[in-house]
Amino acid sequence: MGLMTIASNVQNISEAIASVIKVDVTVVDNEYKRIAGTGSYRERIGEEVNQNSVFGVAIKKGEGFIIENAGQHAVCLQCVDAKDCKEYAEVCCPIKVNNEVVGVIGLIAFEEKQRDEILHNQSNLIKFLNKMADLISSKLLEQKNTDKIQLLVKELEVVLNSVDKGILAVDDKGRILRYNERALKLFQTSEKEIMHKNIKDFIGMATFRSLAKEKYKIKNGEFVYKNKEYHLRGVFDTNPISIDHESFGIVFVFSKLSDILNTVNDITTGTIATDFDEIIGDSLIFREVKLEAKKASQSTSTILIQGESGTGKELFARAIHFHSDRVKAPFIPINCAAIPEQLLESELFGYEEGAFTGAKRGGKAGKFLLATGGTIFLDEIGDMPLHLQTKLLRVLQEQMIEKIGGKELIPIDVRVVAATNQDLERKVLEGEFRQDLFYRINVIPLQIPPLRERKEDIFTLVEYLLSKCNIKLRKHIKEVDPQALDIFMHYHWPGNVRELENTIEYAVNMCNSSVIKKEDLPKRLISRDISLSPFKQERIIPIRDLEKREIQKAVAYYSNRKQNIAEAAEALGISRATLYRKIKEYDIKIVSK
Ligand SMILES: Nc1ncnc2c1ncn2[C@@H]1O[C@H](COP(=O)(O)OP(=O)(O)OP(=O)(O)O)[C@@H](O)[C@H]1O
Repeated sequence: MGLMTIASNVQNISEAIASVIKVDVTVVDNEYKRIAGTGSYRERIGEEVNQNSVFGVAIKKGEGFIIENAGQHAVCLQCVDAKDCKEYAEVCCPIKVNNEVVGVIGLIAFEEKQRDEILHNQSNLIKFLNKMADLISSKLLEQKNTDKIQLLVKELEVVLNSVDKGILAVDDKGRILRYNERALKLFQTSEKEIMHKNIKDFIGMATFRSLAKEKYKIKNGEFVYKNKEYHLRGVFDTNPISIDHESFGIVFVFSKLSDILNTVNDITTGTIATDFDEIIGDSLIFREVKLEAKKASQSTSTILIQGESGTGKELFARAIHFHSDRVKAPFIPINCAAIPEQLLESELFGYEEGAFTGAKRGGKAGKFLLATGGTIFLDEIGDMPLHLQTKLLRVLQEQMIEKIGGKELIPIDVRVVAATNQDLERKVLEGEFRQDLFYRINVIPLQIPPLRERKEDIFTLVEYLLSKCNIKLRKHIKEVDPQALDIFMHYHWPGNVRELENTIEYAVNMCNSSVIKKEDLPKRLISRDISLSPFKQERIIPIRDLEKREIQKAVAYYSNRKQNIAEAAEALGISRATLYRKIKEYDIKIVSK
């Protein structure tokens, strides 16, 4: 960057000097171009100066000169223009920035009187000229710094607008200082409008006040922004802008809740998307359940999956979600039995900041909110404490949740799939599970049959699980021999597919050849006692309970058909009149869709 960039400043300075000391002034830059001049030099601004002239030599050497008798000085003798030179005398001085010569400033006498003036005041003029050279170089530095700041501002703007989050910088009164494009989009506002707003308009007065307590540092603070019809729910982080412990304001970084949820979804469930094809089993009974589940995936009604432990209830829940039009939103599983009772409520519904001692700053979004637009899988629902059952029932009825310590009801859009390996109807009878909640979640019942009731599936399952295990353990076992398969067929599989999966893994570890044999199997499978008493651990179900359950199943299954009762009666093999009588007798609710 050269003197040319501040040419008009340099011209002003030159004219000021000329008017005071009554001699002409000219300035040449380090590319030998005249960039300023007074008197006869004014017309010559822009011309190229001879590199062998006094000014040329001053630039090259970085030294000043005093020419008392123009034409006789050693430098003049080298100059090709010397014979036409009209100058009587001159004083020139280099202009330096950080020791680099950026030009030269000179005073020129064109008459005797001016020459006397220069020679008379020689030392004062040189001092004065040096000061003027410093003034010009500081102007140039100033310009350089201004350009640097402008570049920095531009770079900052580009950086801010490349960030995928809304950013607002505010002063300590909350007035907006800076924003990025994403913030305008997020809050659906314009450049003009946002500069008249205050951060309190976005996060609320109370939150802004509490920031001072937190020393302007908050992580994942929650906010709800409402402007006419527009509602935005999200979280924000803050960072103070401070220099030497003095605060100049705060930077807010905003994210939309649904964007965060999508990221959570991509990370947590994206990799374990489950397809119905991954649920292995060709038996008639199993094919029917898969068909029911596929149909159920297209609806938004609540599903209750019942089946013994290890039958694949979670697998079904996942497949239902990933087969539904909610596939792009999260699948959020929560095991109601694995979470301590006191924590389950906050895990499900979240809490507001300060709701209880130890509550996280900024509060917490519960699983229901995290599942927005997607599916929540309430595993082991039979273990949910009664007081939470009441709250869950309200949530399902009103489609709203209220956080612990919260004042507002938040609308939710979540599909509920529940599962249990307990006999929920029995729990209802025993008063351990709310009947109304049971009906509410049992809109579409799915009963996953235990493995011992579909033994023909063992062949395909063994093949599938063996190849899965070979990949996991880097083995190449080809098959299970007939004798070992026979043992599988006679075992009662209390742990269902999970137990079969573990058995295969055990055998693959033990096997020394390419075929799994009887000796490779766990001892418990070979023990005759257990294998000969397949139903030893099964509970006997009263006929009335069985009948009620099958009627409920049939009524729910055909609930979205026009001829629902007629079709349910036909499937059950009883007349419509008998079905009506039984529905009344067992107090079964008919929900038509
Ligand atoms: N039909 C199936 N095809 C392939 N794998 C299956 C099948 N059923 C279950 N599995 C596998 O068995 C294991 C247990 O399945 P899952 O966790 O879905 O069972 P669950 O019924 O939810 O069990 P629990 O009641 O104990 O929670 C998983 O590794 C699952 O992949």
